[in-house]
Amino acid sequence: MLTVDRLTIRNRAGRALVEDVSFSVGPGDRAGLIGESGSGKSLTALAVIGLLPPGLTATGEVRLGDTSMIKGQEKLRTRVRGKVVATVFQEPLTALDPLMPAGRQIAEPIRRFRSLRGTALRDAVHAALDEVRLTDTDRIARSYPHELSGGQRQRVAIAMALACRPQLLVADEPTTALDVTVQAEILDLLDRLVDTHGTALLFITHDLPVAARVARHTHVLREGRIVESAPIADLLARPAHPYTRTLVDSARRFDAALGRHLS
Ligand SMILES: Nc1ncnc2c1ncn2[C@@H]1O[C@H](COP(=O)(O)OP(=O)(O)OP(=O)(O)O)[C@@H](O)[C@H]1O
Repeated sequence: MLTVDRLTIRNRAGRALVEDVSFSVGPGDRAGLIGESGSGKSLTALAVIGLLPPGLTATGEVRLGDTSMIKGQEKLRTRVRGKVVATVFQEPLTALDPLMPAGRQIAEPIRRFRSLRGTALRDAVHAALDEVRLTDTDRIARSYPHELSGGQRQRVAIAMALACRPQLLVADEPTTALDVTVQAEILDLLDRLVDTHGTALLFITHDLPVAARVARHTHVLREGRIVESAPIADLLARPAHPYTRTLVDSARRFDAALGRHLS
């Protein structure tokens, strides 16, 4: 469904920020993209949805179904966004309009892509809020983003992303800005929702234990290049690249520190 083939992204000076990156995600797959800050994760995500920042150029190919997200017409790419691929980012406030109540924001893509109106639209908005385990859906639907907690905002952003039943969800550090208990709830929620709807997932994070919760086949990105690709269980058990080993070792040290206090 998603094919990224030799993707290279350069800045104005011609420096490669992402270099020769190839991977694919099939229907219902859950791919992980893991790497430290500045390794090119977000630029790869933006290239996948065909929204690279100005001044950056991409070569290679990104295809979502039949549509080229790099070379295709903008009109075709717009049609794909929301309907075929949807996104959840680290900071839900970037996805949400501060001046619009949450309910209206969820209604917008549903109206556009599912052509619902009136009571059917209202019911679909409430069903979307229910699905992300937000209770008191009337109040939440009427609330502006600043009236919601960080966790509630991310649930609204997930509801918006999934309301049109996209085939692929790109989640770029969706839990990084949340505290750990909320983080675990949101990961469980994503896990359940993509399972229920058979949505494919491209899950991007700097955090190996977080990737281990939801991703399957995982690619390790370092300085813009993929240095290792393997099922997450293999990466954890037998990291082949020295950088992956560093990631695994530091996650284990963290675990061991917890273990010392718990034993
Ligand atoms: N709009 C831009 N113009 C020029 N360079 C950019 C732009 N956006 C990102 N970069 C550079 O590209 C590289 C990769 O950035 P990217 O945001 O993809 O990293 P990341 O792995 O997502 O990191 P983080 O987790 O901190 O967001 C970095 O060196 C960054 O400085």
